[in-house]
Amino acid sequence: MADRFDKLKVNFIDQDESVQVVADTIGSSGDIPERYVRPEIEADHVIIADADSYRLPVIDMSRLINHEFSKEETAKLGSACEDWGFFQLVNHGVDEQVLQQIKDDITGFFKLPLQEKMTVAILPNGLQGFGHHFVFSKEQKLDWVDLMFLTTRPVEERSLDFWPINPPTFRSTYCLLKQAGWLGYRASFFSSNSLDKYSLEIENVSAKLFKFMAMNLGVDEEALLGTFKGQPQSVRINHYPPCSQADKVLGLSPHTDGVGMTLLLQVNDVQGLQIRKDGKWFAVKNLPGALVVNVGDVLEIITNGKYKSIEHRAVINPDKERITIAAFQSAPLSCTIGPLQELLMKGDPRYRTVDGVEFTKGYFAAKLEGRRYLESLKLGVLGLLVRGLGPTVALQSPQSTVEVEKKKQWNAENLPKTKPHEARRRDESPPAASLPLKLDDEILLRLPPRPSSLPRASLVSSPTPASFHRLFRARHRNHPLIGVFTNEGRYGSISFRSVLDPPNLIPTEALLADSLAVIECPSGPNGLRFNSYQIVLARVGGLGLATILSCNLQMWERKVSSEAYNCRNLGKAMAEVRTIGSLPVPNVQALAGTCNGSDERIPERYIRTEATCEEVISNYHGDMAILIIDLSKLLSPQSSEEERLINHGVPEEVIENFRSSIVHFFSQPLDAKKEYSQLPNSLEGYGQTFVFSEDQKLDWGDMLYLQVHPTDTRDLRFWPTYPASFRQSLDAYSSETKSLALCLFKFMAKAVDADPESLLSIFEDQP
Ligand SMILES: O=C(O)CCC(=O)C(=O)O
Ligand SMILES: [Fe+2]
Repeated sequence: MADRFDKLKVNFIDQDESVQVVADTIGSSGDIPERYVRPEIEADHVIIADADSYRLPVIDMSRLINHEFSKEETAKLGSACEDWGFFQLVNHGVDEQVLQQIKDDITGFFKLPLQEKMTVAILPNGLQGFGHHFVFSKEQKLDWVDLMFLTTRPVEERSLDFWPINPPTFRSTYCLLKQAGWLGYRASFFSSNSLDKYSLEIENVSAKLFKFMAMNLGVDEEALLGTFKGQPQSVRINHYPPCSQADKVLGLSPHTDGVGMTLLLQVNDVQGLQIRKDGKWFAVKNLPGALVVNVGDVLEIITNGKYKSIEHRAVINPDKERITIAAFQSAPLSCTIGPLQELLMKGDPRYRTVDGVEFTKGYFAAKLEGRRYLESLKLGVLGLLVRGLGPTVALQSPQSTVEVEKKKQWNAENLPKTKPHEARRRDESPPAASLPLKLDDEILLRLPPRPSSLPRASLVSSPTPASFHRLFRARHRNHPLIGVFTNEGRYGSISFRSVLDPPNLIPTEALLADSLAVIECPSGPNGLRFNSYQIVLARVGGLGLATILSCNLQMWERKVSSEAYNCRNLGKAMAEVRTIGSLPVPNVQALAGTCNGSDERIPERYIRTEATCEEVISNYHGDMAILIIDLSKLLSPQSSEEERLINHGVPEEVIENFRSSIVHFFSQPLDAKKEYSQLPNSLEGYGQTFVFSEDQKLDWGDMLYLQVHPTDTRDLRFWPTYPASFRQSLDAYSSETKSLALCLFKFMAKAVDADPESLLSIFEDQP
């Protein structure tokens, strides 16, 4: 099943090297591989937590929940989140046995031979499992840590393939239950084990904290829990092997957590967490039995900056391994992340509002680089620097008129003169409300058409209008070739080989997932030629460009199937298609309710002047009748000139079941259907597909769009569970109609005198 991270397309490259193995190999020789050496840490001043002014606040859960002390402790909680963004939580109530079991299991897992740990290794471009995160290039400095990352809640989103089966108490299993009496061994029962139990305890603790935080903020008690609906949770289990030259390496680079709140359990009593306060690194002293809690980026945004998401990092001990479990309480990908309305009564929003998918993608793209992504979401003076394009320009939000004037002046002096209609287009379009920072197309156009432009371009990543693609082509003419695709990949898949040198060299794995959407023109048996700049555009432009490129994707898929590439990436390609998404539009059902048949109240976007002047013939007869084809006759050996199609062979019952499921689904109240709403940048779900621009005319219909084949590309989040028969009936209906379509393809090929299998080879395994 697709998990919540499928949509994120994080292009980590494989780092197969286990830090534990590196540590064992170098022993005390001190020959640390260059990639782990971090000269920057020597210069950092670290304060050790003895001075009173630097003692991390301690919050006592037993006081929070005790009427007598609750008010006082809640205020303390609030100050901790405002002043520090971190606190130690004592008396949190997590069961001692659960804590001990998870500690034992995790310690046991990291003691296993590497080979065994690798059975749950993170897959290429994946996130869950054992391995490393945030490795984007072969040159990048590496953290001294092996980690295991798992989605833990909601339970149905777990990918158990990545949950170690050793130690056996780690994951939930079915057990045989010996029953007394004549029944002997009875059916299995479900036993939840250490990680499951721990994750539930943490969910409970965080739910309580969110409530007290809401009280402290003066908003509805449920307001934060509402944003963190369903309390999605994942854990990153960090194993930091000792390093004889600990002061040369970093366990975890400085970062903020891109989540609501993190609860950190120190599995063994080795210190290593440091937080940045007042520009200095401050070492957090372990407090026995406490959980270290910190505010994440999402909570900072939701509280409009009142609570702080603070940079932190992990350092290494020279003699002892260190193990921690960070449990991340996140917001669902389907939610909107922005300052709480209730808080805005007291002031302007200080952050722009983004959806969960955009937020999480942006967080990963910013590569653990401190607060960079969070800062980019701030409204007001942002000072994004674009270098190498003439003078350094600090681009400001539209509110600042002085800066707008400065920008205009700079544009006038430095940018190519545009044609009047282009200038008009730009002037007319108001600044997007949710996008305070809109770089003019021209600036992006001036970037050299090289992959190394990417980092700069990604700084201003925002939906780019389709016209940009045209302008880009006009300016740069041919896209430079940056590499070829071959079928010699490590995983039996298509692999990319760069033909450029650094800094334009793009590592194979880093490119693969993105590139699926942008391949053009096959050439020769060995490879597909690949026009590079489209990748840059796809990354810069997002929605608009990905849309244009969808036809190329189809071309590629055809190529793949007809040349029988061993393509394990088809599923990924489909996931790519999903990112070619529609813009959100209101539900027509809701509009229909408010319009009451009165033309004036129908929004302009739905009014189609062309519809009224076209002639429509409603009575078919004679030549105009739609032909009826009888499949049973086509299939019979005597068949020949028949032109009727009935008796298609799809069982009545299958059709009826599906029909009735659909009727039931659509007859639900709008809110129930909205549970399955399309996510931004996605096609699937309840809503309208193929809406690519704000001014496009809209269809008067709500639809439910689902990917049904191949079955492993199904995203069940969008498959209704009401009526209960829905999923099963769609499954049955889709497999019947698929067989029917394949059968028709055969006859169609025959009808044009082609080999009957020729169309099948294109469509057989196709979506
Ligand atoms: O292990 C630690 O001390 C810090 C872990 C952490 O910050 C994280 O996993 O996000
Ligand atoms: Fe962290």
